[in-house]
Amino acid sequence: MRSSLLDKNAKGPDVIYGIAMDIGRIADRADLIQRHLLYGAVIYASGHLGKEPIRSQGHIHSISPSAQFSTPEVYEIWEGKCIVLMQETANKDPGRVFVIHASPGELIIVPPRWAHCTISALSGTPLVFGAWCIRDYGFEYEQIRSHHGLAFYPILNNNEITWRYNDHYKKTLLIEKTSQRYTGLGIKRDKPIYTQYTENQHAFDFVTKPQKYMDIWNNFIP
Ligand SMILES: O=P(O)(O)OC[C@H]1O[C@](O)(CO)[C@@H](O)[C@@H]1O
Repeated sequence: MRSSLLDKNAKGPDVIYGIAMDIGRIADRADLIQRHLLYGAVIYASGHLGKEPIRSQGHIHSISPSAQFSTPEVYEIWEGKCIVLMQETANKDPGRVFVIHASPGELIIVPPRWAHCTISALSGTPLVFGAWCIRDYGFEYEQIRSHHGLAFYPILNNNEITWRYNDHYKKTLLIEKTSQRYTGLGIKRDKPIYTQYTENQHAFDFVTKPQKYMDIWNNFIP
C-alpha cells in the first residue's frame, strides 16, 4: 500500500479492507465455476490514510488464463460512497483519466486493461460493495508502484475530496462524473447484480468473455 500513497509514512487503520471472495447461493456454485464467474463482497474500513481517504493500492487486471485477456469488474455499491479512479494505462501518458462517483444501488464498471483504485469517499462510514469478476483473476502492480500510484491522489478535507496531480505522469485532464447505467452491456435498471445473474446466467458474460465485447471496451466511457 505505502508505495502508492502520497505520504509513504501515513498512518491509518491496520486493516484497510477485507474481502469475502466466492460468495453466492449453493445452488449456483456449479454454474459459477463452469463459467469462471466469481462474486465477492468487500468492506473498506472507516478512517483515513494520512491526508488520503481509505482506498486500495491500484492495479491492472492481468490476462486471465481462461479469458486470454484482461477482464472487467462490476461493482455494486451497498453502503457508503464509492469513487473509482481509473485511467486507460499506467504508462507515463495515462490516457483518459476518470473519477467515477457512486452511491448505494449504483454500479461502476472497470473495463479490461485499465489501471484503477477504489476509494471510500466518507471517512466516518465504511464502504461496502459487491462485485463480479473472473475466477482466475490476477493483479498487476509493478507499473503503478513505479509511478508512485495512479495519476491523481485523492485528498480528504472535511469529507470533501480534492485531487492532487501525480507528477510521475504526463499532465492530464481529470474527468469527474457519476456512474452511468451501462445499458449497452445489457445491465437492467434497479435490480441487484446477483439477482440479474440468477435470472439470466449469461448476464455477465462480458466479464468472463471480454474479447467478444471489444466494440464496447474501445473508447469506453465509465
Ligand atoms: O490490490 P488493491 O489494488 O489494493 O485492490 C484491492 C481491491 O480491488 C478490488 O478487487 C476491486 O478492484 C477490491 O475487491 C479490493 O478492495
